[in-house]
Amino acid sequence: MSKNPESVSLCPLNSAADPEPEPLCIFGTGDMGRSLGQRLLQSGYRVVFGSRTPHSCGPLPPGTQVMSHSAAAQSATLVFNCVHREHYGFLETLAPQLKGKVLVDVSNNPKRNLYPEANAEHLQRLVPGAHVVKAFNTLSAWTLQNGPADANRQVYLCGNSAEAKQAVAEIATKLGFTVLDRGSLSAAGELEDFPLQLFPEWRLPLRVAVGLTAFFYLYLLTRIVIYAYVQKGDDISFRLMVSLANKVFPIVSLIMLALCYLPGVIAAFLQLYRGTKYRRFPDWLDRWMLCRKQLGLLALAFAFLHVFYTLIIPQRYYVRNKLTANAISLIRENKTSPFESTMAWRNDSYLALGILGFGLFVLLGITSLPSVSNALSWREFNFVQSKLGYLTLFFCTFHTYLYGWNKFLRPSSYPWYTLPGYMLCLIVPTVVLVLKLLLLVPCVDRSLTRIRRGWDRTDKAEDSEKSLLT
Ligand SMILES: NC(=O)C1=CN([C@@H]2O[C@H](COP(=O)(O)OP(=O)(O)OC[C@H]3O[C@@H](n4cnc5c(N)ncnc54)[C@H](OP(=O)(O)O)[C@@H]3O)[C@@H](O)[C@H]2O)C=CC1
Ligand SMILES: [Cu+2]
Repeated sequence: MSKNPESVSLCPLNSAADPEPEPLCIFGTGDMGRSLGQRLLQSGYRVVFGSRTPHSCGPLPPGTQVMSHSAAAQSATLVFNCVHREHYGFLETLAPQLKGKVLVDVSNNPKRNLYPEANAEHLQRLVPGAHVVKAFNTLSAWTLQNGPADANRQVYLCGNSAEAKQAVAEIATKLGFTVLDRGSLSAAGELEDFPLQLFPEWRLPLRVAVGLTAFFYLYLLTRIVIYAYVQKGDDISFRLMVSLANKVFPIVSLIMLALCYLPGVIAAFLQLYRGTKYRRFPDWLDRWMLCRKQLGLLALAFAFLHVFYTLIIPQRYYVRNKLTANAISLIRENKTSPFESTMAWRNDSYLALGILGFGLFVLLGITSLPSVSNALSWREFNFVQSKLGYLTLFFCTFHTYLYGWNKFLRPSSYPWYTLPGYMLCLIVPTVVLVLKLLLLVPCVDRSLTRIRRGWDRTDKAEDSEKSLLT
């Protein structure tokens, strides 16, 4: 019984049209096979398992049948192959039963480049008469059992037969997944690599974060703790835990936030320099632009650490001890602590800017969540991520400038080779803000708008084409 996939009746049991619709077949009664079977059953499909040992394959979801591979293949027009690639050999002998049927390959490999060709292409070669579709391999057996969760809602599929893909897509949709068609079976290798990727778009931002953290921690350790020990013999190693950490976190956060906006301004200047937007950016800039969201989210994580570490300052033994000692010494010397209005302004201002910057930063983080950004129009998203983003950078940068303002004015208070960390961290954000200001100069802004709207193409034919379109 070999039918064309387009004639397949794959509707679930509860569809009134057919009281006894054709079952779906699953080869393999392992974790994936069982989970898929259970999910299909819950969605109203009839399920038949094909197994090497139909009489002793352990408990299966109630309501399913189990039989030999060949009998199971005969009873269905769509077969899920939930067997590891090493065992595909038995399918060759089933070629007559699988002819003209849809064969879904769900397999993955433990490593990349293990085989010269993708599993699904290998399967197609073994059973040339079947319509192989690669699908469901990016889901775990666990996800199938528990139903689609927010981030795990997508089923990628590819295959050479449009009808076969359509049949699989219908099933995936009924199971509650969104289907993403990745084209012909030659894309199978790419789909099989998906589950092996470990946060690919986070790799560069994470390296930047670790590199900056290590550099600034070592730098401040040398400048503050080791320097104090060598110069004055003071042991202030306790500062490693909170003081140093609470210098490194804001520094890394600010630099990473600036690095998130720097590629955008570089791209704008490149377009201005080239006078066109129709030329590709260099690869390094493309890669950098693509990981801006991750840079921003890591910067936000460091900002959170800075906030928590700052909130515990009053509870620190070192701080309480210093305050008490100071008060006692003033009493002993019969002195009062004069109120400095400038100091109060500085203190309040940098705290206020810090709070405003952090508040906007959290807003940026929230709007980068897919569920929130999907609810925004492109213009709204752009307004938050670009305009409010630069405002956040501005607040955070000036929070840092105000924090060290009296030291900026007295460079003699530190030797040149031990610049405070906050001075080093201000270089990148200041550059970004100055470049952004330059881009806002009216004539520069006008030129950039012309380039971005594609008006730089002076070709007459194109101009007339454009005037027809607008
Ligand atoms: N587990 C998971 O979360 C996921 C698994 N996958 C893919 O699904 C496939 C199955 O994985 P999983 O269920 O975890 O593996 P299991 O080892 O749990 O199950 C594999 C099944 O294959 C059958 N089998 C084993 N050896 C042979 C053989 N020599 N010839 C024929 N059939 C054999 C067995 O069924 P029987 O004894 O009934 O014949 C066995 O239960 C793999 O390709 C995997 O990459 C994909 C995504 C997620
Ligand atoms: Cu701060």
